[in-house]
Amino acid sequence: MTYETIIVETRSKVGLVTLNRPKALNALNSQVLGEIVAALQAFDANMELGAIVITGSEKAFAAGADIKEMQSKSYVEAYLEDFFVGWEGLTRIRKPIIAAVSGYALGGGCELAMMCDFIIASDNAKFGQPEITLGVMPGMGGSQRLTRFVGKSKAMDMCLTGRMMDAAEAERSGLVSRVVPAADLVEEAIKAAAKIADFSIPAVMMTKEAVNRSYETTLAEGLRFERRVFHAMFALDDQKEGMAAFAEKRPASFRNR
Ligand SMILES: CC(C)(O)CC(=O)SCCNC(=O)CCNC(=O)[C@H](O)C(C)(C)COP(=O)(O)OP(=O)(O)OC[C@H]1O[C@@H](n2cnc3c(N)ncnc32)[C@H](O)[C@@H]1OP(=O)(O)O
Repeated sequence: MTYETIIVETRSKVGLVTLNRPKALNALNSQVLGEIVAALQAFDANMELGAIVITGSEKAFAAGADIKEMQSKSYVEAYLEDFFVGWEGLTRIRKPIIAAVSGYALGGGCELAMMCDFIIASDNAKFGQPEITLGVMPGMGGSQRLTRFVGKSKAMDMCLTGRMMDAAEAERSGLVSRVVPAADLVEEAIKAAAKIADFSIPAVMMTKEAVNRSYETTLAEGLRFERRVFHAMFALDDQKEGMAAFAEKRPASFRNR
């Protein structure tokens, strides 16, 4: 597949997607959506790769959905094409995805970052859901995911006033896992992804599935799911290898089996 709006690379065991619409601050149109999902599906199917990083430019991770593409849509068009449903493809990726966010992550940009498994931000990152300033509301998950990340009060504040949150506030609020200097962002994210990719891929995928389950079910159901998956891991060669390596005081060598 040829990509026009993103750059797709692999670094050792890590798949890297860089949004590449600099003139539009990486605004997310339907072509970007199609290309991102296709690239992620290809990474997911490639057993040489264990984790994925999505990033943008220093100025903008993504300044939102493409306002110029959507401004003239009618209700019936938006409804019939189930506008934005394609992003659900990203949430079906089974390998971990890290969002490496520098600059603006606004509207759909913030929502894209939140669809990833965790966010590493540069110290110049700015997060926001400014849709209210355009006469609409978040439509790619912001009203739901932001609330789960930062709680009702802050999510209401962000969605109703449209104000931006800087990297320090985003880290304090639990939206991002760590903040690093802008110049180191992509390398730090790749380092984190490479660390994950060195573990057992099935164990990593099952762990991602279990953590995500906590957002979708009751505590009792989630705990039952965790225990069942934990038991299932004893069928992995990698569980035998990981525990034997610990007992024998040597590094583990996982075979993803
Ligand atoms: C998914 C949903 C449903 O949740 C909805 C959304 O995501 S709606 C979009 C939400 N995002 C925004 O409202 C942010 C819009 N952008 C801005 O406010 C500003 O561009 C900025 C504050 C991020 C940066 O400002 P500045 O440095 O002054 O750059 P600009 O000159 O404004 O922008 C440069 C260039 O990029 C185009 N641009 C920026 N954002 C978008 C966008 N979301 N969609 C389409 N195009 C965008 C902007 O129009 C400029 O292009 P030109 O006019 O120079 O061709």
